[in-house]
Amino acid sequence: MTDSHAAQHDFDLIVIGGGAVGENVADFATRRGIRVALVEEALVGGECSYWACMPSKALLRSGHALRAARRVPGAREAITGSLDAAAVLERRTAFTHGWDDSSQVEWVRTTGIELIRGRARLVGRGRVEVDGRTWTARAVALATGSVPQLPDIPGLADAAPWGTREATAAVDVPARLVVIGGGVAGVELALAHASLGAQVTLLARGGLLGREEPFAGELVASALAEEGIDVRTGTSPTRVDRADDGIVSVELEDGSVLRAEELLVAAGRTPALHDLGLEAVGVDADELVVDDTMLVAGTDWLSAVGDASGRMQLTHQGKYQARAAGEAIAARLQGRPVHDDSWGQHVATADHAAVPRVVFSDPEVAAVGLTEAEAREAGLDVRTVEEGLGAVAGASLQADGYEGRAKLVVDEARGVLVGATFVGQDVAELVHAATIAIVGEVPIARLWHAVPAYPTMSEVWLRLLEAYGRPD
Ligand SMILES: Cc1cc2nc3c(=O)[nH]c(=O)nc-3n(C[C@H](O)[C@H](O)[C@H](O)COP(=O)(O)OP(=O)(O)OC[C@H]3O[C@@H](n4cnc5c(N)ncnc54)[C@H](O)[C@@H]3O)c2cc1C
Ligand SMILES: NC(=O)c1ccc[n+]([C@@H]2O[C@H](COP(=O)([O-])OP(=O)(O)OC[C@H]3O[C@@H](n4cnc5c(N)ncnc54)[C@H](O)[C@@H]3O)[C@@H](O)[C@H]2O)c1
Repeated sequence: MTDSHAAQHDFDLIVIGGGAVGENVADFATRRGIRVALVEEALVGGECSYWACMPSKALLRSGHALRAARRVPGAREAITGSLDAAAVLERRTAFTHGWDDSSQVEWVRTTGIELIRGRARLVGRGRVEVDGRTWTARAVALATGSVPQLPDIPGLADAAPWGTREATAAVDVPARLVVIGGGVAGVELALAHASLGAQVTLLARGGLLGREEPFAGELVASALAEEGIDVRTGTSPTRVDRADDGIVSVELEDGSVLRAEELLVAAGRTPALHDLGLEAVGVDADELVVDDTMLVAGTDWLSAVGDASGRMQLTHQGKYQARAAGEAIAARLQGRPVHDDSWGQHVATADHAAVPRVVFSDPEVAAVGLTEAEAREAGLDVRTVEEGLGAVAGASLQADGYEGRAKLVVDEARGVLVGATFVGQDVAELVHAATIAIVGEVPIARLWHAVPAYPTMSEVWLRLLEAYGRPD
């Protein structure tokens, strides 16, 4: 990146997209003393703050608390009513600050990052046009997020379906809701709306949560069914219509028809890379790939981070990439060495080995690294161990009749953990221990010395290690 000098440009770095990931690229680059502009066309804070992570978790939390109380005698008897949907929606709205980004804008201002409002487009190397004005920079980072996919189902596009934005920002709970998609968003939002009183049907063309260990989707499916959700796996809609009275009809492969006030599509997302002018800089939006410093292949000035990078679509992982990319961009611009060795300062190595994922359903699913199937597909010689969580003292105290399961995937050649999955109430906090074990490549023999406190749910680690056996 030696083409030009800082003074000839408006900025050193322009970050396109002011979601959680763009904010972090800008922040970490600014901390190194380079001049950064952040371009945002909508709300600073992006999808996660206003239409995804935060509102969906706020919608789910009250139902989790109520069910947890019902599972504990003494607390159960103190429950005098049902969930107050209006209060839950109000709490959700508080978490989105009423879809007002002034506090995030204030944060940008205090960091010294220049905020440019408007839609950005690349018009050449280091040239970014926003609403008719062209800004220049020595480097550009794309943090434009992702856009929802609409399955090609006859009638669907004309039936005004909800996307995840409408489901997380809902002002009323529909009486009946059909959800298309058995992935993370479909499962979480089906449960959220069912807890709030909707009669929900969840349609999944495979099983639920197909990217996780099979027992995760199975345990979640039976819990959702117990919660009154009509879970239909192995099915896809064949036609959708919305009648004049507003009711949506969803025809299934077997000819049956579901009717509902709303239909939510949660069928995956793709990187938001189109209409960005990538062709002007010789990059094919459909073929964009990044290296581990998040630099776009074939360029030395353009990075892509977060959902836009085409890697995983998770806020925490995008922010991790952003910390590395922000620092790497600054190092390049300042002529300092870029540490792009595995696990180095400027790379997102964990993307390949240790991505933590939590599905905030009830039971929760918390996993990191490879599933057994992924590990075998990668050619690893793995051994797995599985244990029920209900027999662990900490879990049995957490809830009467606690049901849950945990699994470790061990790479036998290296004697280290490569994957872990926990399913059960309140397991989300268990996964970070596994993340540390994977990233630190902690030998199984050493894990025997990591003593979980009694009586916590972490004692499941002990059960799993005992099942695996103590290496000689
Ligand atoms: C329902 C739902 C729930 C989720 N829950 C979780 C969760 O609990 N935990 C988790 O880790 N992840 C969750 N995710 C995923 C998470 O929301 C995304 O991974 C995260 O938002 C990606 O951040 P980002 O900054 O890359 O993109 P975004 O948050 O989408 O931000 C991109 C920003 O770029 C702006 N932009 C785009 N193009 C332009 C342009 N040309 N010019 C100017 N601005 C532009 C957009 O307006 C947007 O503000 C969830 C997703 C969904 C759909
Ligand atoms: N707790 C979290 O971290 C969280 C929560 C929600 C979303 N997210 C992220 O947001 C992204 C998007 O979530 P998502 O659930 O939409 O994506 P996903 O890829 O997890 O699931 C999409 C689901 O839709 C199904 N599908 C696709 N086309 C279909 C069709 N025609 N008919 C029926 N089913 C169809 C797929 O089989 C899959 O099960 C995910 O990558 C996820 O990482 C994360």
